[in-house]
Amino acid sequence: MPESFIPCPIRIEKVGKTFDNSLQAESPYILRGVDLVVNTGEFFILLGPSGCGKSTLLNLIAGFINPSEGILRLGEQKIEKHGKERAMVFQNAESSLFPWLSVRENVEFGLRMKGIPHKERQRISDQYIGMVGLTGHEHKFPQELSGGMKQRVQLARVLANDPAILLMDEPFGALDAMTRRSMQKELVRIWQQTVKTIVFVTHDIQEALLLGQRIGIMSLGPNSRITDIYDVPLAYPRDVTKPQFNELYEIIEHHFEEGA
Ligand SMILES: Nc1ncnc2c1ncn2[C@@H]1O[C@H](COP(=O)(O)OP(=O)(O)OP(=O)(O)O)[C@@H](O)[C@H]1O
Repeated sequence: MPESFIPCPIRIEKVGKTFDNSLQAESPYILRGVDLVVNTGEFFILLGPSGCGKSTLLNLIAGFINPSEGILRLGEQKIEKHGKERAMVFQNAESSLFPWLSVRENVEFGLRMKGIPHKERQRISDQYIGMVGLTGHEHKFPQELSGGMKQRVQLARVLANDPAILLMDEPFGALDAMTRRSMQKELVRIWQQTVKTIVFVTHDIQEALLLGQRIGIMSLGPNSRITDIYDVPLAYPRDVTKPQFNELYEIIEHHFEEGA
């Protein structure tokens, strides 16, 4: 973790975002009036229908884009640009890996950029390659890996840089059901081991309930905002066959059916 960064909550205050400055549309705002505090070390889910602005909100937290109104902060510090303490994990691992570098070289890329010596780089990459279950595949290149393995490399590379905050944009959306389930389990294990703050975007209620401590529900746009927050008071690892899991599933499903 960057030495200068002290873990702190993410605060989103009355945030609005428009990409349309012509003001011709009825409401050009994708997001409007978004209020949220994500606590330090929390696993928070943003759940909402396709196109409601989940990725836009994640990009605002990342500092890749700026809000049109309102403020985002890390602790007291205004978020105005991207910082190393926040790392994004994208759905498409393919585009985030360097095809000419091996698994180990991909994982070590950020460490090399920081000037970390060879031996230390190898120790860190061994640790994270092991954590995501890719030991033995260090010398392979991305084109020799399955989709799930590529996603694991992306995760190991992000984790090797030790960011305090992981921003995950439907990272398992393109995986088959079995790989997805094993990655979800691994992510919970990694989060429990490394105590990071995670903001995870999904439109899958089951995934939200398997992973999150709290689930923020976003309304359909325009003017999308977080309308409700559900606590998920279930122990990890979560079991989809448990009645409490299904009760919560039904409550959230009902929420969307009602168009709330
Ligand atoms: N850079 C941009 N310029 C213009 N419009 C944009 C831009 N980025 C996003 N949008 C629009 O903002 C809206 C919300 O997009 P966003 O990708 O944030 O939604 P989402 O909830 O993540 O969708 P999905 O679940 O389908 O990935 C969409 O209408 C999209 O077209």
